[in-house]
Amino acid sequence: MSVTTPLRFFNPFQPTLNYYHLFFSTMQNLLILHGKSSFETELAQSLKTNNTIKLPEEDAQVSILVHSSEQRGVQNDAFDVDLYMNSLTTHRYGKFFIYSPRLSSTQDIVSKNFSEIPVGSVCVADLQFKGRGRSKNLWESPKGCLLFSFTVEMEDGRVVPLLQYVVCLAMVEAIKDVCDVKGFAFIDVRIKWPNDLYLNGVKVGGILCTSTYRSKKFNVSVGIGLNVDNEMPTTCLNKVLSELSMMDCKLRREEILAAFFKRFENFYHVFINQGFRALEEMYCRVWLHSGQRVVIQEKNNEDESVDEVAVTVQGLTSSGYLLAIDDDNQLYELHPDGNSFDFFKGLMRKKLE
Ligand SMILES: O=C(O)CCCC[C@@H]1SC[C@@H]2NC(=O)N[C@@H]21
Repeated sequence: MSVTTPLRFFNPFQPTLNYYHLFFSTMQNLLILHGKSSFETELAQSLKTNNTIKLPEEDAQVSILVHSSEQRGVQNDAFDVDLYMNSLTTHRYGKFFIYSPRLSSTQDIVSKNFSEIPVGSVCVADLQFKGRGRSKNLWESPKGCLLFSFTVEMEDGRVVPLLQYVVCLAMVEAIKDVCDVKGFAFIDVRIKWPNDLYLNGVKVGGILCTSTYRSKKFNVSVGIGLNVDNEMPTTCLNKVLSELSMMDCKLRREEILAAFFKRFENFYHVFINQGFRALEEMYCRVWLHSGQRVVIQEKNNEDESVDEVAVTVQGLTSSGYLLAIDDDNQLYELHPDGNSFDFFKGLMRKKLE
């Protein structure tokens, strides 16, 4: 259960205290509001003044403050908000920014405050202690990962399930963009349907979309966890990059996030105006499944035996499921059975006309 807790405000500029000592020693328990433009900065100030931001119970100790240019100096591995803001070039997404060094879950922060913050607002944390994964799993959220959630408002419920594909695509393209701009080697991040990001056969990122329906709109909170710089226990973007390069090159979370919003804003516009079909070819170019053979297990109702049927993945259907064809050219829509952790392990097929 989550409850709304009253906020405590913290003034890091109290004259009797050493600013840096106070600021950094309490840094862990802060939630800092930032704006790209004066509109968002004024909003941040008013949210703080009016005690509007709601915190999950687990974050009751967190104090809220509004970013000011005097707060200089980024601690060790903390997210560099100035670098992010200077890299951000969007019109809407990512401009209202909430940052915390340590939080329960960015997803809970944006979901709880959906109506108070502008569409496209983002919350980033360096660490989460109650990160949420799909299917109620806990999402490990250690140092070095890009952990963020942002808000999207949608009108047409039929296309809400497709949003996760737009998000995956935007992240894959954003990583490529940053590599291109910096002259880094190409790292081949791919989409594992429906919403995982894989690099060299290992999951490096996951996407979670949660939504509520209010005032004829779908309030969608999109959460992404991407392992940029933590080699444990498997791999991360920077490990693979370093294996491919002679020089010392590292992707920064701040630059990936700014590039992500640039891509997302553009793809989302296409998606809403032309439909997912307009992005599908691009999506299928970076997913892992074109031509993949999938074996479907079907129970025979008469004798309870299990038949295995092989089909080949072709793309996506209009409702966003896998489109597959069998050896007799019959088309099918493949649905996950909802029980298996790996979507490809528990697929069911539905004949298409
Ligand atoms: O299960 C998955 O693969 C999706 C995981 C999504 C994790 C991210 S991390 C940032 C955001 N905050 C959360 O609590 N979850 C999402």
